[in-house]
Amino acid sequence: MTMIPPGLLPEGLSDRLPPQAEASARVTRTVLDTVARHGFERVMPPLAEFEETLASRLKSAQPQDLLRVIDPVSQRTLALRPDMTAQVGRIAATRMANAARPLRLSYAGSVIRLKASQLRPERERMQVGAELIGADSVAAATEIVTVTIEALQAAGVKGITIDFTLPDLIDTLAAGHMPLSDTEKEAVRTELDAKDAGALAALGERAAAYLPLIEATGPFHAAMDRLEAWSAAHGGALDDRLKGLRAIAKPIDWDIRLTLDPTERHGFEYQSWFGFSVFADGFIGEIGRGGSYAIMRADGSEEAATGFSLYPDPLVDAGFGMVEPRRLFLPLGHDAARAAALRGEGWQSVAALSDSDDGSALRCTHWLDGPEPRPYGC
Ligand SMILES: N[C@@H](Cc1c[nH]c[nH+]1)C(=O)O
Repeated sequence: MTMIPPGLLPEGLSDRLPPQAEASARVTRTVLDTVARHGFERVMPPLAEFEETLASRLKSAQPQDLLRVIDPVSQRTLALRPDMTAQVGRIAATRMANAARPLRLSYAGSVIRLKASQLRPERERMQVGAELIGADSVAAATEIVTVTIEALQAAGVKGITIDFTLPDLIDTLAAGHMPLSDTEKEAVRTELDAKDAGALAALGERAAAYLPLIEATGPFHAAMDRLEAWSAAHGGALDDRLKGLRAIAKPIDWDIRLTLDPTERHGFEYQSWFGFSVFADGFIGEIGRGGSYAIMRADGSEEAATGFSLYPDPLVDAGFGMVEPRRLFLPLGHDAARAAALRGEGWQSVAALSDSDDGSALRCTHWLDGPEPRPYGC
C-alpha cells in the first residue's frame, strides 16, 4: 500500500487556517444573526443520517450526489449531508411536527458532495440558511428573498443579483397546455439549458412551442414582459406564477439587480414553482440559492416550505469577515489585571511563556509596555 503523505487531504477537502477560519465563523454568525432578527431559530442536525431519510424527505430530490458510508453499528448505509434543507425538513416533519406554523428555522454547517462541480473544486462547503416551513406563498417567498438580501448586505456583500426562475415550469406546461412525452421533455430541457434555439426547433413542432422561453431570459422586467405576453397568448397558462414573481420582485430595492431565467434548473432539483439564485459582483457562480419546495411527511402527505441557503466560502476567500486584529503581546511579568481589563475592551492577548517568545512573530500588532499597548515598529 502506498503511504499517504501526512499533509495530504482527500481531493476537494481542505483546512481553513487563521485568520480565514475566524472570518468564516464571523460571516456565518452575521447571516444567522440577521435571520434570527426575523424570527428564524437555529437547529443543528447531524453530519450524517440514514441514506433513505436524507434522500426521500423532499419531493423530487435526487439521491445520486451523496457520499455514503456503511455504519458498522446499525449495518445501514449512512449518507453525509449534501444540503441541510432536507434535514431541516425532517426535523419539521417529525420532532417539530406539532410546532405552530409557519415554522422558521435556521442552520449552519458543512455539507459535502460526492463530486466537485466544474466551477468549484471543493467537495465540502459551508452552508448557512433559513427555511420557512408551512408556506410557499408569495408572502413566504417575499420574506425569504428579503431576508437573503439583508443577510448578504449585513455581511458586506455588494453588487447583488437575484436571478429568478420557475423550477417546475416545464413539468407544468408539459402536463397541461403544451404536452410533451417524457423523452421529449428531457430533450427540450437539455436544449433549453443550452439555450440552443436551432436544436430546440429541430426536435419537432411540440418542442418548438417552447422556443419563446429562451427569449424570456435576461434583465427581469423586459424578460417578464415577454413571458407575460406569451402567457396571455396561451390562455393565461402562467399568469398566477408571473403575478407572484412580480409581487416578490416589487419590494426589492433598486440597487439589487434582478434577472429572470425561467427554465434554469441547475441546482433546483427539488424546488417547485419559485426559485432564485444569488450572484454578486466579482464572484464566479452563485453564492446562494433558494425557493419553494414540498416536505414529505411519514403519512405520505406534503407540507409546503420556502427557504434559502448561502455558501459563504467564496466570500471568505475574498476577505469578507476579516477584522483588523488587535493582538496584544504580554511580556513575562506583565500586569495581569491591566491585561484582563484590555481583553474586556476587545483586545486579544498572547501571553509570553518564556523569554524567547517573539510577539511580532506571533502576529501581535501591539505589546504591553507597563499599562500601555504599544504598536510594534514604533
Ligand atoms: N438548499 C438549497 C437552497 C434552498 C433552501 N431552501 C430551499 N432551497 C441549495 O442549497 O441549493
